[in-house]
Amino acid sequence: MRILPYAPDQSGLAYSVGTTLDRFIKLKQSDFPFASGELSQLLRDIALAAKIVNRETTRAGLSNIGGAFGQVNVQGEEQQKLDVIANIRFMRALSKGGEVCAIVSEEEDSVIDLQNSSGKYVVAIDPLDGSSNIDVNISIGTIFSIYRRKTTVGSPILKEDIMQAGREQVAAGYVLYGSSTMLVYTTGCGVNGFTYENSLGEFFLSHPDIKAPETGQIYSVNEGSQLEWEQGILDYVNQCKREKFSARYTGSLVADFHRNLLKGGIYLYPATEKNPSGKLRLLYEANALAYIAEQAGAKATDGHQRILDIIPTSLHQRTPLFTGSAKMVLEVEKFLKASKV
Ligand SMILES: O=P(O)(O)OC[C@H]1O[C@](O)(COP(=O)(O)O)[C@@H](O)[C@@H]1O
Ligand SMILES: [Mg+2]
Ligand SMILES: [Mg+2]
Repeated sequence: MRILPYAPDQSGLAYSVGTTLDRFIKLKQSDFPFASGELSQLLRDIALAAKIVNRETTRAGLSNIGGAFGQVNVQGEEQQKLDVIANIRFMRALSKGGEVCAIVSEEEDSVIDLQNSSGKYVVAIDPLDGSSNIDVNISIGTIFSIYRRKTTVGSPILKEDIMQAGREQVAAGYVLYGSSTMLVYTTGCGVNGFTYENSLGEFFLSHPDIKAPETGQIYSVNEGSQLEWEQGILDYVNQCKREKFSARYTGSLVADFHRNLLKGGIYLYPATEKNPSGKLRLLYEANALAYIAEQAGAKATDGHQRILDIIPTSLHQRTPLFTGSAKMVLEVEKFLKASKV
């Protein structure tokens, strides 16, 4: 019999690259002395649904799940088949798991009350982000926010359980279905990224303790709406050009956010005439990414205030979003302020 000495790697982390998501969740749970395992199980449920959606995305071109579904969602956007499939898959995993009492989804007009008398958590989810890229094989994603309900478990779901500010999140994350599939999340103790190993069907820790560079040379904005931007945004983007920054915009928020989180950069979706409050949705897009950004040392604002401090007033409300490297976000705020003087 050969004995292998237990040799944790030199990183000093209790877990090293290659640790499975399951094991990582278990290890991290010990960070929370009063943890009961429910949040851990909820994260596992989300990872399971992500694996199923990953399978669907990788074969979208081969099967008839590409293309439009033929219905319009509450946002007035044409739903893609994969929007609907991803929504069903996450709804099922979240309702079957038993930890969730209510769900807010981009693809559902109203709150889904799961009538689950023991569910502690509320989940807000964008089941498929970057829908316009589904049929053209560009990276797409899923975005999720998790809150603890405010009212007593078992009692009726009230507005205060749903309309919580982003700073109340207990966990948030995204899945990126790209050249590789990744799950990146935080529970308030840093940000970690896991890469999916198809043949083993497991997520493995690949990006421990992600820290965003303080600044960068990449800006991500849809320049097609430039004529509708306010002066401050125009001035900021022109400065990026003067400094010869690279323009990188995929049309998938998760993909642009992820690149900029790792490489340094900024994603901008300002208010425009077409979207006077911006395009991105506060509850299931901006809040989750803002929590991750801040946990990685980056920032997220609507141009004037921290996204995480915005008190929601409606389920599908939109917000301008500027998120990425801290110094770049502060710069945008400075330009917006200066343009108002
Ligand atoms: O086409 P536009 O106006 O640039 O908008 C692109 C943005 O809209 C989104 O597609 C909105 O998300 P959904 O695809 O989930 O609706 C973002 O992923 C992306 O950054
Ligand atoms: Mg989206
Ligand atoms: Mg979506």
